[in-house]
Amino acid sequence: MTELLTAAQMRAIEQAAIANGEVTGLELMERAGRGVVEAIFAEWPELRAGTFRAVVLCGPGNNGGDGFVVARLLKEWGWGVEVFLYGDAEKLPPDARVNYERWRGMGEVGWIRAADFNRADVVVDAIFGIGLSRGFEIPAALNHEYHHFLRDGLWWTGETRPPYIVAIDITSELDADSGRRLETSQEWGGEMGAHLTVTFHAPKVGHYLDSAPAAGGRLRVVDLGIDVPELDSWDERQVRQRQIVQRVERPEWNIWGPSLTKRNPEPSAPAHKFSHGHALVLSGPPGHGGAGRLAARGALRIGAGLVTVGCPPEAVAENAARLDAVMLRGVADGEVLARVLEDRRINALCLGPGLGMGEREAGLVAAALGLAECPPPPTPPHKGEGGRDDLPTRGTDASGGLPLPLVGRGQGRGARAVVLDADALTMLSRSPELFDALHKTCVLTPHAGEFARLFPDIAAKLEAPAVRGPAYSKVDATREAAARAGCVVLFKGPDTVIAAPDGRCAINSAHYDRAAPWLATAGSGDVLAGFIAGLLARGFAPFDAACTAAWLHVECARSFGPGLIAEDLPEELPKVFRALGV
Ligand SMILES: NC(=O)C1=CN([C@@H]2O[C@H](COP(=O)(O)OP(=O)(O)OC[C@H]3O[C@@H](n4cnc5c(N)ncnc54)[C@H](O)[C@@H]3O)[C@@H](O)[C@H]2O)[C@@H](O)CC1
Ligand SMILES: Nc1ncnc2c1ncn2[C@@H]1O[C@H](COP(=O)(O)OP(=O)(O)O)[C@@H](O)[C@H]1O
Ligand SMILES: [K+]
Repeated sequence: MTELLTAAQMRAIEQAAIANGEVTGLELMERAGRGVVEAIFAEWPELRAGTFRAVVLCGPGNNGGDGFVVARLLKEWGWGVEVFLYGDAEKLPPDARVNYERWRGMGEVGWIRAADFNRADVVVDAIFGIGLSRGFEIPAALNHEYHHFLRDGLWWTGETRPPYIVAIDITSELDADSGRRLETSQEWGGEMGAHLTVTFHAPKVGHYLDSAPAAGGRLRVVDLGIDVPELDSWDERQVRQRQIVQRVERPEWNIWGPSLTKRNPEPSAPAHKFSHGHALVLSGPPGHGGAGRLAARGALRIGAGLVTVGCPPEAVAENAARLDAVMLRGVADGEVLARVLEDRRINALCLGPGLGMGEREAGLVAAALGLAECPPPPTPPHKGEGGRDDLPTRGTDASGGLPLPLVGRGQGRGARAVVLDADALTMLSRSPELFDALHKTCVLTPHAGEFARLFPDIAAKLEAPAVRGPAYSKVDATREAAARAGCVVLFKGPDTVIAAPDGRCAINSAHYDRAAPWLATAGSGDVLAGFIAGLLARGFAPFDAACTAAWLHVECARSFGPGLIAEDLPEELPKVFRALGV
């Protein structure tokens, strides 16, 4: 996984490199500017040959300093370059000042309000980078023009094609930690943005959150040649793991941990379906079973050895008509579920999709969280009486398989791995008793609405206007929620954030080259809940299950393409697995 940095972490890395004599600030600025020019040519190779015109907008700090370097290098390449400054040249920090002076030896610096983009081929936004600490008033003309360029030149009245906009480090209006626009009292509601963002050393957390991905166009990272010392102590690595935000990427196979490849966990014993876990998806009343069936299909396709849907007895007929490889049993209420869970081979549960929110369902959540006592075994039915509502009605789970250890070992008998989604989340938000029963092998998968119901005070912080940087971010909110819930929280969206109570955090991005807006389709969240449950059944730890499932979910959407409906997601998994070499 790639580490994403906050502005403070980036500064610390830069300052350490300067302090140990590895490089000077001026040299870093030169590398940054050169990297931007190379990125422009890599992005638009047609700009390499010929003479073009650039307008460079520089700000009052080192981001502006990078802009002066870019201006100089493009001019040396033979381009026509105009530079405009936002701020006071006398107050530029030392390295930026040196580059300002170097540029002044080659050309003028205008006042930013005089910037004219007509006939510009490239506009460079070097106004603010990771140093933006409050909103700034974008000069109205600039604001207006930007708006036009970013809408593919609609209403563009210039003489040539509208310019490409390149943001240095980040679009200047955005906070690098949260990806949010820092607000001003400015009334005109236009927004800055870019076709290409060029950042340094590593992507920043904010590049993947909120407004930043849509504003920033494509993202390129320039290596500044800074060595970050390896941490050799285990303790240091643990601390770092809890501070850093990772970007979820292609899963790496760990030969010791559980893997997507179905292999024998016990080399001495032959593998069988129970070696790969048994997921139970609790579903809702007749007419509402689709969501549970989608989750179950997802859990099975992702590799759980067995998957059972547990529905109210009156919904068995409907589900039986729709399920084949997925098994089915009636689960009338929490007591019955507690009895079903006496089977220790059922090692992962999924509750929420299409579940309903009545008394039965609250009882199911309580039982799943280990709150319901297991009642004495029921008396066997009299001969000729209808079947018991906790008996399997389809398929078989007679295996002779060995009971699997629970994922949450050492936490008591109730501590199974549990995914709580949709209606189960709403029930948690209404019942402090259920919320308090959450434990570290639970995974909550709220979308924004569910998150706000569960954590209203945290959501309010996230919704409050972002005025100062670093602004409260979706990462902050998800970490806070996970710490409060005592379990993994996966906060959905195109920027899905996954956090564990110990501070570990990752972003599964469906942006940039992984954009898959067609994934926002009814039922896709149900499939995601099933994917997570399936991986938990396989023995993945909750944080890893959530990250891997979210990544595969987007991969399935990308592999299928537009036109996707939720049913397609599990069916796309085999193709995704083949491409991964699973
Ligand atoms: N730290 C690094 O890793 C490197 C940084 N470089 C560049 O340096 C940039 C960071 O430079 P700075 O720390 O100088 O920060 P910026 O250039 O982003 O901002 C300049 C200063 O403006 C002030 N400011 C913030 N918001 C303002 C507002 N709304 N109105 C007026 N003034 C405001 C702040 O004091 C801030 O420090 C990076 O984004 C990058 O472009 C590169 O030169 C090379 C390496
Ligand atoms: N713009 C988007 N691009 C990619 N994925 C998205 C986007 N918007 C939402 N998603 C994903 O789609 C899924 C929707 O889940 P959810 O909101 O629970 O819907 P449902 O309840 O219909 O299943 C989540 O996994 C979410 O991360
Ligand atoms: K910028």
